[in-house]
Amino acid sequence: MPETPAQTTATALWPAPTASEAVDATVHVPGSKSVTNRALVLAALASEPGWLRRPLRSRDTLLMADALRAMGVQIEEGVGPDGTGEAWRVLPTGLNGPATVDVGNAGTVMRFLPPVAALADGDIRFDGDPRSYERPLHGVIDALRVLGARIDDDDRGALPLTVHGSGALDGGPVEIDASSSSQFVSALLLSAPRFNQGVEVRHIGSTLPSLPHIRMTVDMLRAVGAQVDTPESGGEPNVWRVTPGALLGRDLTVEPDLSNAQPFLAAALVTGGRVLIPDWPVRTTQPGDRLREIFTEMGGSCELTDYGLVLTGSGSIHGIDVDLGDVGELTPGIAAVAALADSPSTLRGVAHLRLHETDRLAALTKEINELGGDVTESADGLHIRPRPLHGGTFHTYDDHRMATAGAVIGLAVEGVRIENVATTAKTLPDFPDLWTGMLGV
Ligand SMILES: O=C(O)C1=C[C@@H](OP(=O)(O)O)[C@@H](O)[C@H](O)C1
Ligand SMILES: C=C(OP(=O)(O)O)C(=O)O
Repeated sequence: MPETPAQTTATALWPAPTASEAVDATVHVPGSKSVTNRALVLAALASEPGWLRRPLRSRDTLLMADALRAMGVQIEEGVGPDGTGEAWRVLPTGLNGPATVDVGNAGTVMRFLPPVAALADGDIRFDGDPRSYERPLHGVIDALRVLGARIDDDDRGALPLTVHGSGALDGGPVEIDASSSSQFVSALLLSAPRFNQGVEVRHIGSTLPSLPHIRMTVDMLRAVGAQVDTPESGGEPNVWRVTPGALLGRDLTVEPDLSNAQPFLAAALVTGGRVLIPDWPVRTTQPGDRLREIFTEMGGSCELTDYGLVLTGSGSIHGIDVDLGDVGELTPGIAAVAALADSPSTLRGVAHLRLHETDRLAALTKEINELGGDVTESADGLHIRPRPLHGGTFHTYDDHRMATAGAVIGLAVEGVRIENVATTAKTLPDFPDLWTGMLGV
């Protein structure tokens, strides 16, 4: 019997469907990972209960919820007070150890929670997937030590580690090099209202990736009543200050994950079709909003209507020369579209992707080239010269965005099989069903 996507196991090969005609679909994309995990942390640190509506339910967000629960926070999963859709109630009842936190391979969990643990009373042990041991964490660990925390990390500056929480943290000024991950800055800012002196974070590295994600942190802190000074609000370049103070419990509706909307929008571009993503926010800090501009330059046209974002493909896909430093998590999906374009592309500014779920620059190069492509790595990006591709196995290296990138290529290339499509569970467990639903297969 042929395997259906729902039956696919972690190691099975998922035959990526080719599109026999132009896609015409509406795709409801679940909530943002980055917003859900920030909202959970802020609600756990608040002085009153809060609600999260339409939270993302995926591996990364369930790991975050479980970790906060392990430290004593109550998170009740259910439907909202008006009965519409999923809503989680967060009761910030205490932060206590001893506890063990499984970070999986979630950057948000491994970076946002050690500062929270420093505020807990007791030992909090952090462990995770093998890859989490290799992902940079030194910026958070070193900064927390400067701010008064006691941490045992075998001197590797990485996981596994134990934070010996003492119920409070001094806080104050700290210098960090966040060139390997913006999440170092976000992590320190998110917990800072609860530090005795708040925090002043000064980034001293040469580059700083993913600035929109830092803006998301600042916006969400302000929305729960925190006072934050930023470079954009007249402060010094590369310096963020958070004043100590109580945080409000909020009733927050999570926006759809615009980075997870990417493969579906790419489908409209690749097939010359039309895809509507309902509830696309008019104003957002999510990096995925840049797709409107990037996919327009690559040949699509975008319209933000009362119903959401509509992307219409023209039947042609153009190459692009673009710095993706602000929006690095979009790189695998853009590389997939670029491999199918009518001219070469250069993707720049994303050296830090080598330290993501996998070395994404190496993985994209190898997997697209194995299908007959012509991709070369530069120090900070990719050169992609489109060539006719053929079928084959597309390996994912436990990286959700490799799986969705492979599916985009599979739309136009017969016989692409995705190894471990189940890895999309990190941020989009419904991916195979949403994908076949969009294609009507
Ligand atoms: O703060 C966040 O929610 C994120 C920040 C970015 O991390 P890096 O700055 O490490 O790239 C991004 O790539 C990641 O997917 C989510
Ligand atoms: C880099 C990513 O995730 P993480 O939050 O684990 O860093 C991503 O989702 O593309």
